[in-house]
Amino acid sequence: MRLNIPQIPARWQDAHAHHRDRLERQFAILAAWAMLATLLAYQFSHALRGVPVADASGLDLLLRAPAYAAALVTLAGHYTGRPRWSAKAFLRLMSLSLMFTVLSLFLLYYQQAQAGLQQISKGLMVAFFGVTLMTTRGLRDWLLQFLLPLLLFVAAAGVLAIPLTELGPYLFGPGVVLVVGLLVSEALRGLSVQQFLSEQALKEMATTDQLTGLLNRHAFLPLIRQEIHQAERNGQHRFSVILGDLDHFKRVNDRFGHETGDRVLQETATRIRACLRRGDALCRWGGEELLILLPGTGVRGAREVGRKILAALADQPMPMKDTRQQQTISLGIAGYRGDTSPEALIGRADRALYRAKSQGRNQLAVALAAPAGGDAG
Ligand SMILES: Nc1nc2c(ncn2[C@@H]2O[C@H](COP(=O)(O)OP(=O)(O)OP(=O)(O)O)[C@@H](O)[C@H]2O)c(=O)[nH]1
Repeated sequence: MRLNIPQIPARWQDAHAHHRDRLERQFAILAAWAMLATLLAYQFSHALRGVPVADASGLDLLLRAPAYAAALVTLAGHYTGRPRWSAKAFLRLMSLSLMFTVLSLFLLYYQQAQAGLQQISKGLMVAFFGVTLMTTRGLRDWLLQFLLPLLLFVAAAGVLAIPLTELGPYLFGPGVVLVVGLLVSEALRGLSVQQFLSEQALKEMATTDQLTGLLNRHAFLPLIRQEIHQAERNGQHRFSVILGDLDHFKRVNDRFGHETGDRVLQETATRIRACLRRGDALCRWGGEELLILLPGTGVRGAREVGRKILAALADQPMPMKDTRQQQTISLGIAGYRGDTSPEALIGRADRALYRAKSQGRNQLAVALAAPAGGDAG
């Protein structure tokens, strides 16, 4: 069932899965406590509700056991970390066990104590509403959590020779609640998706460069800081940065206009991205400067990546107005050498870049190691 819930763009799927898991986890805890409280209330309120105890031998309690167990397992999973199931699994476990409990109790009461059926039907309403709120993932969830248990219920009624027409009046109210609950559940899901999309759009605006779609400085510096921390903890950890600056880019703007310059920047970003691995990060550091982080890669590897980038630009001219022109880049490479801050490391890459520029451009230069007490380019 869908109420025009917006689609999640492919690039946000992972983030959305994480967001949904967090929400479902919170909801599972709330649902587990609510289920436990409701079960206990129904367990001990027969006299108050005028419902006769269906089975003195304890079958009644046995049928409630799965729902109690599911709520307790969910709470244990949350408070002790065991079992480590996903929130989706806990929610499914709770809703299926609750459906089993209420439907089998319904059959038991029908067979043994018909007088209490109106009250049991109210219990069904509460349970159906609770379960609809737990079906947070649309149609497939709904089929699994309602249709399957209801089919089993119909089959069980058949085996026990209970005519469904007699059960109808007691199931009408719960059926209505089921539909209302589904609408509420879908509306809540829609709200949660909307909230995720607007938060994500804000986050993306704050962390990415609008022209190229690359990370901006603000988002990039923490990534380098993280690598430095990792290298400080683990002496074996290597990583490098490459600072790139387009050659004679001012001429492109002057000759072909700013719009063409913008497109060249976008094309450059795309070509460089294609030279990198999935875990590498690329950032627009400034106007026509790009900064690359290569985790797990020493200077030798960074040189190779640098050569690939030089070729990716120089070997294939870029469209500029009605012509195609060669656009080259110069690169400064710095491997981590005990630098204590991102700025120190980038400073070394910047001085290497300066050398690459002064040696004729369209080439790379590697930064020297930082001498003790300072850093050299
Ligand atoms: N189109 C466009 N141009 C930009 C952008 N950001 C910076 N620039 C231009 O990049 C050019 C940088 O010029 P310079 O710093 O003189 O360097 P260069 O011409 O690339 O020469 P070298 O770096 O010495 O090879 C300037 O013309 C800026 O206007 C942008 O977002 N779009």
